[in-house]
Amino acid sequence: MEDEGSGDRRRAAEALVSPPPRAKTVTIPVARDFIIPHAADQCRCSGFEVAEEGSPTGSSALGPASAGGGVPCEGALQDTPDYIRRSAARHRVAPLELFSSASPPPAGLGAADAVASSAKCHATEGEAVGGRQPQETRVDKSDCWGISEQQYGVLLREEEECRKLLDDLMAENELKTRECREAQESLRDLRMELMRKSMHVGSLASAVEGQVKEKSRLCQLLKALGEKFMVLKSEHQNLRQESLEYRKCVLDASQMSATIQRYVNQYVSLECEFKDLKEKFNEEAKERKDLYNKLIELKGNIRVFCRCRPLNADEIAEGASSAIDFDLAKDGELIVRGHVSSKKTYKFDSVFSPEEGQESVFEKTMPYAISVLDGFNVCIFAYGQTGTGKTFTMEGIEGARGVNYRTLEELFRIIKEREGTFLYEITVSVLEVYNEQIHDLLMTGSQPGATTKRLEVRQVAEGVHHVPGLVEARVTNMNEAWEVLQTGSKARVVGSTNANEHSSRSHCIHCVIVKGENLMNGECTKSKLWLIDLAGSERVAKTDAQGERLKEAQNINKSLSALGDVISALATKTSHIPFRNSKLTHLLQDSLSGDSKTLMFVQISPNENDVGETLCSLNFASRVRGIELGQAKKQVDIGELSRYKLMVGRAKQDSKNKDAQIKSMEERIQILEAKNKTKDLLTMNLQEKIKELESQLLVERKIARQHVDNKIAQDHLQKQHGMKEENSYSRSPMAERNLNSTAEKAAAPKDLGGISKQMFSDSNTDTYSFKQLMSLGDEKENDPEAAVQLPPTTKARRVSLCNGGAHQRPLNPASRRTSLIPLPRRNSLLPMPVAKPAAAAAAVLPLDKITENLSSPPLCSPPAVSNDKGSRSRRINSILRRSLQKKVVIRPSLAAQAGKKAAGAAAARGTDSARRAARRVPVSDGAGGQRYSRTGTRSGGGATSDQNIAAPLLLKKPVEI
Ligand SMILES: Nc1ncnc2c1ncn2[C@@H]1O[C@H](COP(=O)(O)OP(=O)(O)OP(=O)(O)O)[C@@H](O)[C@H]1O
Repeated sequence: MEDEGSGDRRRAAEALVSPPPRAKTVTIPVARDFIIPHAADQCRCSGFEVAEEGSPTGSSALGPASAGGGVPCEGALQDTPDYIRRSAARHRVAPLELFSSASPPPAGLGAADAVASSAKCHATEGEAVGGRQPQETRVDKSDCWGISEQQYGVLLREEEECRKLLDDLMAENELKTRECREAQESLRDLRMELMRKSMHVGSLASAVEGQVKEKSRLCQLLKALGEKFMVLKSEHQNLRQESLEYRKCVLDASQMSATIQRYVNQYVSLECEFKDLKEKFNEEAKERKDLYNKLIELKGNIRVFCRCRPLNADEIAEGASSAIDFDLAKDGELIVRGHVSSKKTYKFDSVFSPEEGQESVFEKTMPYAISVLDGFNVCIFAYGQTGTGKTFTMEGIEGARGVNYRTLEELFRIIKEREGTFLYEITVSVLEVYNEQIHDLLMTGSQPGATTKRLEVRQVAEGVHHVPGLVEARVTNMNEAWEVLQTGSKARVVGSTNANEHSSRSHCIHCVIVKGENLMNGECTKSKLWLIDLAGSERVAKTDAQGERLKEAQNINKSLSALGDVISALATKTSHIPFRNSKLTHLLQDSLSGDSKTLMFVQISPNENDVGETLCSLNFASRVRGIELGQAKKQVDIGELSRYKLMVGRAKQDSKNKDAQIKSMEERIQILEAKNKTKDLLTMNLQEKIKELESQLLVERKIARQHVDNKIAQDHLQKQHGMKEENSYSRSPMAERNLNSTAEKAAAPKDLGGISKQMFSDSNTDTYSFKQLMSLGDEKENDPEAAVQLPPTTKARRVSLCNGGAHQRPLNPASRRTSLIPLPRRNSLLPMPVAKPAAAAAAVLPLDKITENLSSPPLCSPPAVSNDKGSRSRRINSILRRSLQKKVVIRPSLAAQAGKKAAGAAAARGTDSARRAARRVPVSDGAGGQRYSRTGTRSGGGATSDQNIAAPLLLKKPVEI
């Protein structure tokens, strides 16, 4: 609609600017019923000029529509419903506009008013047309007059035509007016309707407006929701993304957890491994430490423990810091931060930080206590600058006892533990070295600082120094021991210095002597335990000591420097060690020169202001640690040792004497044994000889019998021919005997045994020794006459030997010499070529049978011998005697065998003495067998059965053999 309006206005403006090709004047009758303003507007807009000239028809001149190019107004008027529709449509489109711009004519306003307003309007338009007309005329006049005239004619025709047209139009106008009226009415209705509709539309519009508002609100809401949705969507998207990521993360996490689990497992296994390794390491470290300790022990080094005290309240108040670095230090190491950012590291056997208490210090000191009870000398001393805690370490304080107390406690604990296997005796001495003088602190009446009896160090034995006159208090339990130590400590000289309120002004020495006896093996030991709290070294200028304190400090420093000299000499292994330069070193000589286990506590201060003194102490301690004393020795108690030595000496002497006796006896035994051996040999020879002789005798007997038979035969023949040679034969007394008598056969050996027994066992009777017999035999053998010189008793016995005393016939040389058996020659002892069975048979023949046989002459004797009858009988007698003698000789050999048997039995028993006793059996004098053994055992009581058997067989005078 607006476009349409603006198009109309544009066309109207064009019509004004560009004049029509020719001027046209239209006269419209004035008389008109009414003018429809819209229609007029329409006409004007369409480029038609309406000229009201007051004509009744009210005709108006309208330009051709074609000329203006617009829609002819005429058509528009004719198409009223279309116009109304358009108008209605316009109103419908903008009903509110309609109401505002085209307000309905007020009620009561008639058609006349409408016409009037219309006329007014036309008048305005006329003026406008009139205004342009003179301008057009001026153009016509000046330019083309001729043309105007032609045009005028044309115009007149046109006027004519227009009049006609106007008439038509008037008629039509009337018609239209009617229609207009009708249309007005309908328009009114329509207006009413429109109004209603408008109202309805208004309500609808307000409703719509509400709806629109609602809609816009909803739209906004929707938009907001949309935005929210978008936000949520994006959030959702994000969350989804996140969830995906989380899922991925969860996956990763599970993977990671698996990895972690794996790592955890690995960690656990590694931890186990680590634990094992740690344990192994600890074991190795322990072993290494033990080995190191053993090495040190073997070397006999002085062990050094370093202890640092904590900063005291004053030092903390002054803001002093620690110069010792314990954090970086390894086990047994100590780092001192110097003044100039330099660090110095020291190594000791143990280092105790300020936090470590008395227990941990003693834990490492304890093995020394056990060493004392094992019989080793032990020396524990504390060294260091004044106020660094020497007394604290050694003595301690109430509630934190030091090494002294704990060591004694441990000693008594172990003593109790070893009760039954060891016996201990403990004595305690307390002394001090004050101003180079030794004082006994247990001396009655000794007060701190009071002058007591001066003591000196004396060497009592090689490597043993002692202080004679020192009180040694015997203690049996810890309470007593502690009481004694306390008594001594109380008597010690203590003074106040700038460095320490209770500074020790003397070297305090506790000496614990432990005498031990091993009840199992009787070993006795006497060991010493020195517990020494040295006085502290101090810089006199620093402590500002004066008077007595200065003197004390000088003496302390002097003795400590003497100790330093000794340490240096020991470290450099100098031949001369200046132990005697001070009382302290003199006292410590035993502990510092070997035979002892020595432990030194070097006490230091953590204060950075004391770093100079600390370094001095540490350097000193390092030198001490390097000293090798050699392995400590067990201290065997000398008193007991000498007693034992004496006993051993006596025992040795006794055993020497006994050995000498034994030796001499053994020599005698050896001699006797040698003699026995020779006798045995002789006996064997004789036995062999007897055998030979017996066999020879048998042969000779046979020969003799044969000879006798021959003789008998000869006698018989000679009887017949005259007994010429009857007296030439004399029968041997022995031949008279009945050789076949069995009773005699049996009695003969018995008698022989009885005789021999009687002969050798009867100590009161005068008997012949074997030698005599032998010599006799020999004599008789060599000198048959000697037999005559034998005493009658001997003869009688000899006879009894031959015939058992049954036939005692006086022996005379003649009868002997008339024996049929010839005496054997010397060489006849050699084995004879006789038949062995015969010889064997002869060997078993009894002695009486031999004599019997002797009566018969040998059957085939050698002619040289057999012819000499007297010598033959002598020979037989001699053989018989020797045979008897041999029998006798056999007895001692039997006794010797019995002795040997006893020796064998003794050897089997494995006892030397018994063997000796057994060996001595044959050599005893036979008088009851009294001297058989060295242990004094007599055969009568405790001798063995062999000895008992052998004893009666012994010769009374074996030595004479
Ligand atoms: N490890 C420690 N822990 C706690 N306090 C300590 C320790 N060491 C020493 N002290 C304290 O330091 C002070 C000095 O110690 P102590 O008297 O033992 O020194 P000292 O070396 O014996 O001195 P001096 O040589 O002058 O006799 C004491 O009060 C003691 O209690």
